[in-house]
Amino acid sequence: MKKVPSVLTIAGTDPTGGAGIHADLKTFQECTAYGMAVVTSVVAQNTEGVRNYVNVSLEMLEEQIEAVFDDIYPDAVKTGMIATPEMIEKIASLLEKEDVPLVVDPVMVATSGDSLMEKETVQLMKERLLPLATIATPNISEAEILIGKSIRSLKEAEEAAQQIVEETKVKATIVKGGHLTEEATDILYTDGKWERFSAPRTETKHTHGTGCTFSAAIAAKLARGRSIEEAVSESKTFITNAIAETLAIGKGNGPVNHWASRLKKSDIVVENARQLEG
Ligand SMILES: Nc1ncnc2c1ncn2[C@@H]1O[C@H](COP(=O)(O)OP(=O)(O)O)[C@@H](O)[C@H]1O
Ligand SMILES: Cc1ncc(COP(=O)(O)O)c(N)n1
Repeated sequence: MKKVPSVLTIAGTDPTGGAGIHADLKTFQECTAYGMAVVTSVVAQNTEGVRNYVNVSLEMLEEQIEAVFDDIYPDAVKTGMIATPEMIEKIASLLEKEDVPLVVDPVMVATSGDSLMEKETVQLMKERLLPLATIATPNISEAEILIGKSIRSLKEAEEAAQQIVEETKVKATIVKGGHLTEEATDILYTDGKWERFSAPRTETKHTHGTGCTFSAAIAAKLARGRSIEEAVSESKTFITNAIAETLAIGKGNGPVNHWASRLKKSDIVVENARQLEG
């Protein structure tokens, strides 16, 4: 019998369903992978912002992760919101015993600007979690915090991606270009070379959960056996469609449309603008 690819997210919640484990599970489903979820923090948030959160205990975090691995061994794992250094240490100590592709989305601040991580967590993420990971997916402000420098151009974003790989030993890093250019351009660095992934930018305020969705798609694609470059390229198309085909719901920054790729199969061609040899 053919094995079903399964993928696990270890992340926080969003009761309005646009970000966190909810966005991840919707994305896994759309990418035809069996989705599983371990909750790190229960977050009271909506499209307007984060109101409060509580972290699950370290014991409960461990028991959830063990319950998954003892039963359905995932083909890929992604991490999202991890609020404290102790939670990073617990997750790293469990995942370092496993052999599984790992996507680390270094969630620090929500789209609304609210912080989802204690300051001291960053250092431990660099020291303990990123060395175990296949790919890190910081946006510009997360990359700036990881390297301790500001990023004002695509060239600097390239340098940042390389620095994160070299400093932390993560296999690959994609720095999401944010608003550096007219197009939505992301920079991947792996195996000593850069690759740019560009797609048309949609003018919209409805970008709640874009980072969660993009990293979840990469994890699902890795679970399905894609290479890092293939996973990123296909996920870029997925997120571009999900943002373009807006749902326009919620009073604030609304969620993306996770089923958009079903409607728009290959309407949008993601252009690999160029490849730089390192
Ligand atoms: N308005 C937009 N239109 C098209 N693509 C976008 C838009 N905003 C973000 N993206 C893309 O969505 C993905 C996830 O981005 P996100 O994590 O929100 O980072 P950023 O802070 O760079 O927007 C990236 O591939 C990014 O380039
Ligand atoms: C639980 C949780 N995790 C992550 C985000 C960030 O969301 P975004 O993808 O918009 O950066 C969020 N708002 N809530």
